[in-house]
Amino acid sequence: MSEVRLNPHSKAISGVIQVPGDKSISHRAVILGSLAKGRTKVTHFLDGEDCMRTIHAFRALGVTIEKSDQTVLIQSDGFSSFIEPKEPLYFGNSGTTARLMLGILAGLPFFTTVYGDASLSKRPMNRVVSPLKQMGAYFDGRSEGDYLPISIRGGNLSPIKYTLPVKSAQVKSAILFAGLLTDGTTEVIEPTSTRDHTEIMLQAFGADVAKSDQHIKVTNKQQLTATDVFVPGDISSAAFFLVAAAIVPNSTLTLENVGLNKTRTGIIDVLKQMGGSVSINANEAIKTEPTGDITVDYSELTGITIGGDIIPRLIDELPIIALLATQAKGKTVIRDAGELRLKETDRIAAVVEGLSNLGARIEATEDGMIIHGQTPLKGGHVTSYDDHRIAMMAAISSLITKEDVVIDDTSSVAISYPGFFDDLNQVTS
Ligand SMILES: O=C(O)C1=C[C@@H](OP(=O)(O)O)[C@@H](O)[C@H](O)C1
Ligand SMILES: C=C(OP(=O)(O)O)C(=O)O
Repeated sequence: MSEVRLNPHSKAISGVIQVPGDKSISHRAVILGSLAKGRTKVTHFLDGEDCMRTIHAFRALGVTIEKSDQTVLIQSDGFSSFIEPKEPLYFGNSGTTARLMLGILAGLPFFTTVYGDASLSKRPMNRVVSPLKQMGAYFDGRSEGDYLPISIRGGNLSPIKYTLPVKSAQVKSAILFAGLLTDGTTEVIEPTSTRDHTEIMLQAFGADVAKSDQHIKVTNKQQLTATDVFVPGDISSAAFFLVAAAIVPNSTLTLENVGLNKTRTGIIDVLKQMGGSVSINANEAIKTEPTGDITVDYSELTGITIGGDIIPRLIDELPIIALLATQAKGKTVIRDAGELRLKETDRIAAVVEGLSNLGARIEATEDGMIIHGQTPLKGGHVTSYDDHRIAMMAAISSLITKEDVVIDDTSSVAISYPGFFDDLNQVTS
């Protein structure tokens, strides 16, 4: 672990960058490419640590997966040919791998043990374990299966009709994947929309999936059809640079080929509502997941209230939105975001501590934060708590501070954005 010291930049940023592939879509491409029979080629795959965990899990289940930079080739005989893993599966820091793989392992007639790093071992799993138990899988783990390590004895699942008690795409996806491995139709009802990449990709792979209002039904299908997947740029990674351009005077920045699925674009709505200058050039060529180029210019911003149904559409962007809010005039209130306390670290506590150290006027609430702007930031120390989104938020803050920003450790950026510092250098040079 080594400290990183970033000098203040205090000049406009500009240029054109392409952010890495979407993390959520990359995970799902490996999952569906492995469940399907045949050869799936994934391009612009996120070459980050979390997605590698999902690749390793399927290799352990007997799937042949080759990876070269951002291209992944999956050769599978379909899920009926999976083998029982010989060793426990390690999911590292990845909540998405853990929750989605629990759904799949619940449907396979094997005994598996799964575990993760210190952060993942503190994140609740009962949100997926409980419905999967109702479907007939056996689980054991710390706190009756709420925390990793968890052991699963799967197979012989029954379909379920389940209303999500938490606004979570990971829970929805785990149940839909388990539903694929049952005889019958599984229905998930989500009172608030969450990212729908699973539904979109299930359809692309030929699954029998139907969605009306907030009801999603998946019917078992013996064979999915392998299909190639192009992964758009990750809007959650783009968010760091969108905010950078919005808060550094005289900046203008274009991010190319970013995923614009409306279940993910809450950050764009927030920038616009605050008075930001954002323009979008949609790319018509790619049909399954909408993509486009986003240009952001510096502008005067005003604080707003962020809460309710928009929260799942920007949940991972809230740390960088908090930095944005320090540069908006007036008060920004973030509420209904208690889920932030259950991420890689307690992101409400980590953001409030980090930005306070830099001189922001910010306070924590039970389910969010209140930020009083507009506050010049002085600089100081930020502890990332090994959370990639906190480390990148702190790095972006150094573009507007008067003095150095010192981050305890930035190695976590490799989880979702391995080239983050290269792109930061590019837009600042
Ligand atoms: O399904 C996914 O790929 C994800 C869903 C979200 O988590 P929740 O489902 O816990 O809200 C998000 O925070 C995470 O980064 C990725
Ligand atoms: C919460 C995140 O990911 P995961 O849940 O997959 O660890 C994230 O990437 O911000």
